[in-house]
Amino acid sequence: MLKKVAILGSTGSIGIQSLAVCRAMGYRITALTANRSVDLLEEQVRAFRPSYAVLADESAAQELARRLADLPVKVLGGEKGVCQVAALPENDIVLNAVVGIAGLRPTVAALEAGRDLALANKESLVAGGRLVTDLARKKRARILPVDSEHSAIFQCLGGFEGRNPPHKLLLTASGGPFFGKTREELQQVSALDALAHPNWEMGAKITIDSATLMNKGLEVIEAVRLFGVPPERIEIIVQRESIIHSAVEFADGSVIAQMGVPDMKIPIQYALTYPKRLPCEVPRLSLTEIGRLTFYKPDCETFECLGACLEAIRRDGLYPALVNGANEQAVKLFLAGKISFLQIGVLVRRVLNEINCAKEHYDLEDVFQVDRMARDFVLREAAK
Ligand SMILES: NC(=O)C1=CN([C@@H]2O[C@H](COP(=O)(O)OP(=O)(O)OC[C@H]3O[C@@H](n4cnc5c(N)ncnc54)[C@H](OP(=O)(O)O)[C@@H]3O)[C@@H](O)[C@H]2O)C=CC1
Ligand SMILES: CC(=O)[C@@H](O)[C@H](O)COP(=O)(O)O
Ligand SMILES: [Mn+2]
Repeated sequence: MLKKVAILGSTGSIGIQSLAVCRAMGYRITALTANRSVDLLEEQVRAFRPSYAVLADESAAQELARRLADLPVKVLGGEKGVCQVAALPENDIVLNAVVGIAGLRPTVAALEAGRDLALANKESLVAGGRLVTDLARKKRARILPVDSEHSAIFQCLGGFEGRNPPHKLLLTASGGPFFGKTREELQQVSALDALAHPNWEMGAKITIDSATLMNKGLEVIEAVRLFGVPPERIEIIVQRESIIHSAVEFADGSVIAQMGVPDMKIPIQYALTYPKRLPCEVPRLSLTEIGRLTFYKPDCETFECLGACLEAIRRDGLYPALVNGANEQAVKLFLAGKISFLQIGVLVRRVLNEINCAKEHYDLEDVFQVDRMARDFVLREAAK
């Protein structure tokens, strides 16, 4: 079937690769969205001819509308516009590749409308927690993981049809550009150093998260939500080459791993074509060329963000939203040259130690309130 796909965050790293996959599959694009990348979104609209184009930034949306006046495309603005196109009844699937908690309302909008969701935006699942998974269940909408590790686990489990529950998840990590470094050595690292990921080309925010190991912490939380496995049965394994994308251990001790070249087109395509596997435009994996795969334990003490995320998911509830919000703000400050690399971890750890957000029953507005509290905390502390 030639699917109809909405791509949220189409101007980013995942968004651009998703469009390439959709073109190769011959899928129709219903809507494209971004924040304020007017030039690239205009180019994408002219190439893919969606019915809707949205910019979250209202004034950028006005500029886009002016530029696209010659085309039969509806141009919308604001977060409302993004949510509106996420919920279109004609969407067979919505691919959410927005970065950060800005993806949460669109995730909710797509699921509320009963649309299947190919989810790259891990922050919406981390911060929204059970609100997101419960909604998907209630609306019978499926969440198809795009994040490479979660796609790997999903594949090892046999997709939604898998018969055997996992005994344990083996979540792999590259270790990032600073693998093996001491805190002393990390004191002077720059944003440029942190942006040099050894294996993956990605947007700036997730690349910094990989360098701090926050990304792995977010991914543990994402795995708990997607696969219902408690955090103590998720082992993080540093797999330096990013060839094994993750693995599952079953009751009999058998371990099934998913491998491939580190190219996001594979998990993006699998989320869109599931349960089919179709040819994909990526280089083939040659294990003999790679020669050897290396494995290590992660260093949760040097990389404080990871320890903080594990603590947050053990506490559960709104704590994952708290560390996520603190991290988003801290990464912004680091990229702007306002705080050091190590301060990201210090602030994420401190927000957890100093803000109590224990609450058994919570709703979406509580999540956004905790997110704001975390950001304010980081801004206040960084300004001291
Ligand atoms: N890149 C990767 O390989 C992987 C990414 N992911 C996850 O996928 C998501 C996207 O990552 P990535 O593609 O790297 O990110 P990018 O920064 O490259 O792209 C982000 C996209 O989101 C849009 N956006 C930013 N802010 C807002 C906002 N406030 N409202 C609406 N749209 C917004 C951007 O628009 P604009 O261009 O206008 O700023 C852009 O289209 C993240 O959650 C990341 O963790 C997961 C696994 C791998
Ligand atoms: C491609 C992908 O899924 C990223 O999340 C990747 O895993 C980042 O690499 P790290 O393992 O270094 O966090
Ligand atoms: Mn990942």
